[in-house]
Amino acid sequence: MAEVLQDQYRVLFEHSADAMLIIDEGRFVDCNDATLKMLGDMSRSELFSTHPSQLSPSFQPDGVPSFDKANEMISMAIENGSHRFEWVHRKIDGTDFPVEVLLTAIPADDRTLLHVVWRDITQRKKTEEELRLSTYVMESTSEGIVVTDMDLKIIEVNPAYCKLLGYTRDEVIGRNAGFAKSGRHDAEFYKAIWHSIDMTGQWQGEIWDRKKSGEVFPIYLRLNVVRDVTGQPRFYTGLFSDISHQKKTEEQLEELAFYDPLTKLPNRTLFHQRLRQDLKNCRRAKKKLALLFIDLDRFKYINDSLGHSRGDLMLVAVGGRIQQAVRSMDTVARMGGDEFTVIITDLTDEFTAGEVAAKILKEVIQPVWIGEHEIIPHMSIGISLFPKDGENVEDLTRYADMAMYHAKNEGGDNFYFFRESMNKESQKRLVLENDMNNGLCNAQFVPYYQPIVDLRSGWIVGVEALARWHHPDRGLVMPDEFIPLAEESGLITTLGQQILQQACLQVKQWMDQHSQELTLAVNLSGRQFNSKELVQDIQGTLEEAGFSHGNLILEITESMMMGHVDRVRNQLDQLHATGIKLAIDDFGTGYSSLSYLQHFPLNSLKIDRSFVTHLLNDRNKRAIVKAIISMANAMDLDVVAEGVESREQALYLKQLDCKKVQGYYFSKPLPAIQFEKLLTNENSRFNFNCTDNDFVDSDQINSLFQ
Ligand SMILES: Nc1nc2c(ncn2[C@@H]2O[C@H](COP(=O)(O)O[C@H]3[C@@H](O)[C@H](n4cnc5c(=O)[nH]c(N)nc54)O[C@@H]3COP(=O)(O)O)[C@@H](O)[C@H]2O)c(=O)[nH]1
Repeated sequence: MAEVLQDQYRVLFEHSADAMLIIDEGRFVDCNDATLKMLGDMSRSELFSTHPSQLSPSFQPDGVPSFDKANEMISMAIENGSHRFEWVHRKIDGTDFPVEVLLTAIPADDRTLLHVVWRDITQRKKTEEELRLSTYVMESTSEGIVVTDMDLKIIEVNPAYCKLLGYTRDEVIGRNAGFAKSGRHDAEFYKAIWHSIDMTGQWQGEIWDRKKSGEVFPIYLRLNVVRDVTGQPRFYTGLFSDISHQKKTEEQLEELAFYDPLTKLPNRTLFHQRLRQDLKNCRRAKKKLALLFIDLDRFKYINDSLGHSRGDLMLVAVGGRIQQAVRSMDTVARMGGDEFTVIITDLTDEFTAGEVAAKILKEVIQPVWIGEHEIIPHMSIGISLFPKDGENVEDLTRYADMAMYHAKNEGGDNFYFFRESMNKESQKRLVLENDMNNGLCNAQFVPYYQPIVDLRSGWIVGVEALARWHHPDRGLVMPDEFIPLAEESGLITTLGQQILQQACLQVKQWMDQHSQELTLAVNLSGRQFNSKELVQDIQGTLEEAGFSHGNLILEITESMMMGHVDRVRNQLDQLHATGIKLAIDDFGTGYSSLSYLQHFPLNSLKIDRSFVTHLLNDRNKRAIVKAIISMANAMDLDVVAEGVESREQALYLKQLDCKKVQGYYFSKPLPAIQFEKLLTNENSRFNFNCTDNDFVDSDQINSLFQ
């Protein structure tokens, strides 16, 4: 019986999946096949001649030498009967592997045998490591993780999930995963998610959830089905990333790309997109649409006189008012500068577009406080209609712009619908510009000369050169027709230069031939005045013509003096330093005061024609002229009154101590040949040696208009 049992134990020993060995007095004396296999197919004899400590690396993972630790383990087994512990062994090929060791002490005669069982725990260790790693990832990741069963009951969450939603782990375990829905998505949205999960086992996308605090926030969610080894779905996992920050950045980028940073209105890009889309919709629904092109009148003046930051405030106020005047579904955009557009969709008839434009005008043309200034904005509106005027973005915008120009030319503060004739007007402008270019290349622009007369002596003491265009087909073209376009197109610089060159040569010749001192006044345009090359160009021209700097008077308008005071002063200082004289033209029509102008190196001012025209019949105008002359005299500024058309006006101006005059009474602007005759004719000395009777009595004047 004992033999049978012994055989059975032998069989168990031999066939055990775990390695089994017997150690007798520190040496292996028996082992099963599993042991040899575990050690890398070692032979029995090899094993028996090896000390147990030699089957291990020199040190165990806790840093203790394997030999010392093995003895310690054995002592503990002998002491306690058995001892279980983990060990690292080494195969004959040198690779280490972890085992769980069970040492059992078997007393035999005078000594103790040790029964050793090694269980390879490589896989267990790996699993433990993986588990430890995934727990670490789950605990430390900043992405929220939720695991649910197949009924969507939450069975695990990580700390990031709790932090994200503001709940504790206990508050969410066991709840349905949909408990944090924001209410922002409809049933269709969730249906699409579940359809994707059913079909592909996953879904990912942006979704809005609700925190415990009630705050709704955007997340990027990745949902996955987790299957068991048989392929059966067992869990759902959800990975949550808070994308609030990213959303904000996206919004900011969108804002930058599509919105005007100043007025917060859609910009040109978004306007084009919206108009394109609105046209598509209108085409499909067979509806009408109106496009309003709005431009502020005289905005440049506000910008220049009050500064850009105040100009900006004005644009913001105007943008807000336009928006208030239209429906929320209509697009109000800022195209840049002082230009705005409005798209009116769902238009029933043209009349409505006119009504909207009138409403905008009414809303906008109201006083607005810009800092300490109360200003009334002015604007012109052009309207184009779809499908009547055009079918695409480009045509409609161009036509509304043309209509706006028309409104502006008609005095502003009004609106005009586009008409085909405007298109023709604009083509005419293009032809004119082209013609002007040719004219400049072919010396068709010449100065005409108008005398400036000294009221005390009656002599011509100066001359103003005024541009005229000898057009080969149209004959004589006046400046009002070409100067604005020359300004707009930039041709004014060449034109101004040509007029100055010709006038300098001509006036110098007159002075030389007739030994007569004359000043030459020429107009400077805003564009010329702002040119960096101005001083250099003018000096070059004067030197070429041998014209004395002191005899040249550059006429600039008040509006050119506004704005960047430092830049203006610098330009004027440079001109002044060369000896050139500077005059303010059309004085009284702008908003500057003499006290403002005294900060600049000016020599004279020309009282605008509008004051002189009404000098004798308008008490207010008269008072203004009087004040200008006496203040200018006090400031040692030369005064020229322009637009004198009658002897009475001239006499009255003389009485007011105005020294110089210019006007049709003396002569209209003349071509050089005719002016020369005027200059050399003895009879052309104007006699203002008035008798007492000639003087105009203020009572007399008052009676003229009573
Ligand atoms: N930048 C440049 N601007 C120029 C140049 N040449 C002219 N201009 C500008 O065009 C404006 C109109 O000029 P014009 O038609 O020549 O008119 C001048 C005179 O003819 C007119 N005037 C003079 N006296 C009288 C008068 O008694 N009655 C009356 N009805 N008109 C009169 O006034 C104009 C002179 O204006 P000003 O320059 O303000 O002295 C002209 O105003 C310029 O702005 C050029 O070369 N460059």
